[in-house]
Amino acid sequence: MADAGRGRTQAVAALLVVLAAGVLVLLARAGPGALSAALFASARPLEHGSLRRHGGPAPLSRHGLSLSARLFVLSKCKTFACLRTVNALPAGGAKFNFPHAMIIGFPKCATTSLWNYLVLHPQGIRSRPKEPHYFTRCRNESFFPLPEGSKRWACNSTEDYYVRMHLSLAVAVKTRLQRAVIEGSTGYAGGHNGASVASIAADIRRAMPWVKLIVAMREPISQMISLMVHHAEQLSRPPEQRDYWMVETWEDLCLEAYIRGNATMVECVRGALQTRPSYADGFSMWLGVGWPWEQVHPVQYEKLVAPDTGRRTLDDVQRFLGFDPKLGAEWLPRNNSRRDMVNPNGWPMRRKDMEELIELVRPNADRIAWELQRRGYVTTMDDWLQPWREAWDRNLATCSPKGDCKYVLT
Ligand SMILES: Nc1ncnc2c1ncn2[C@@H]1O[C@H](COP(=O)(O)OS(=O)(=O)O)[C@@H](OP(=O)(O)O)[C@H]1O
Repeated sequence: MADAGRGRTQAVAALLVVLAAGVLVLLARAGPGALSAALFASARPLEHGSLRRHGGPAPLSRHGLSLSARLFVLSKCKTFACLRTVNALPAGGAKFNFPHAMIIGFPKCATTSLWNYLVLHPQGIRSRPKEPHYFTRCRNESFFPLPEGSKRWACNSTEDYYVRMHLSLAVAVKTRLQRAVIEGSTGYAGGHNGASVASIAADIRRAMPWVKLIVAMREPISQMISLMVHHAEQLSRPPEQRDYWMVETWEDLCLEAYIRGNATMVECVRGALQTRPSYADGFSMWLGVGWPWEQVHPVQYEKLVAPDTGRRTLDDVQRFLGFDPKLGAEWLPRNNSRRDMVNPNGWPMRRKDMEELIELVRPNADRIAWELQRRGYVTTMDDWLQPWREAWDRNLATCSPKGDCKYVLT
């Protein structure tokens, strides 16, 4: 008898869940306002700006109905509007929002290794691919003039495809939001192919304002040499054999000359450092369009990859995401490495060129350190600047009396 009674109760509960979910879907289609007004007027929606710095969304209700309803509506989502509706529902035991986080940049700062580390974590889920670049390719096609003959970066994804496929929606639902989807389009933090940082930052904020943002930064000259080497590698291939993301910009004209032996790496790096937004520009732009600093986590590449500080840096990232650091792997992998293939002993350059590059990046390095200190990410500016200053001093110390030096990347 007791079993029969329990069975009846479960059947009624299941029926209620289906009915409630059906109503939710109908209301979700009518718009987020209708949904929250009709069903959850008394429940406090997740406040995107007030997500706790070291946790996921606070569970607002332990009631299984909330989670089932949330998952049901999420499983039907094809648009950002629908995701916003889902994220305004009571969490009901969901540990993570959908999607949960993005590594937005900067390129060449071990983002592939970090992304792999996080998506291989028992609480992580990979986007497919690591860098969907939806918000640069599909929403910010600017009319920035490109060199003659170069093709534009085609948008190959619909909103539906991005939400469901690139963001691995079905996997997230299957894990009952106990695991977190992380994507890693590293062109977002600093803009890409004419898509401005401000427009990317504003677009993502409009679409998914709850997302947590990870921003990795590396000593700027090393980062830019690493990036130019990668682009030069692409440009040395016939166009049809280049990776999908490689669309030529003005910057690449210098690299083409470099490949032909008509320009130096220093010239190309100098040009790119002068024209690309600095870390400080990018960072301020993201905060400037309204991203609350609690949702932004800066990571210094040099601290991430160093044996003595790496573990602590990884733990901080995991805590920021609401991951359990005890479940994370011991070490960061080393992916996407090229430094041992091209000039492993350092890039030859004249002392005056090295000094000029350092003086070019120093004010921006100071600015980002000041910004990070001001917002409480680091205790003092020196905490942030020390590894970069050490790299500059180390490289200047390689110069011979005749002024021939080597720049070894961090
Ligand atoms: N664990 C570890 N230790 C030391 N260095 C590491 C590690 N993981 C990645 N890297 C270096 O990071 C560079 C690649 O960065 P990204 O993956 O962000 O590049 S990309 O923008 O996604 O193409 C690339 O730098 P370069 O080799 O100088 O090009 C990698 O060597």
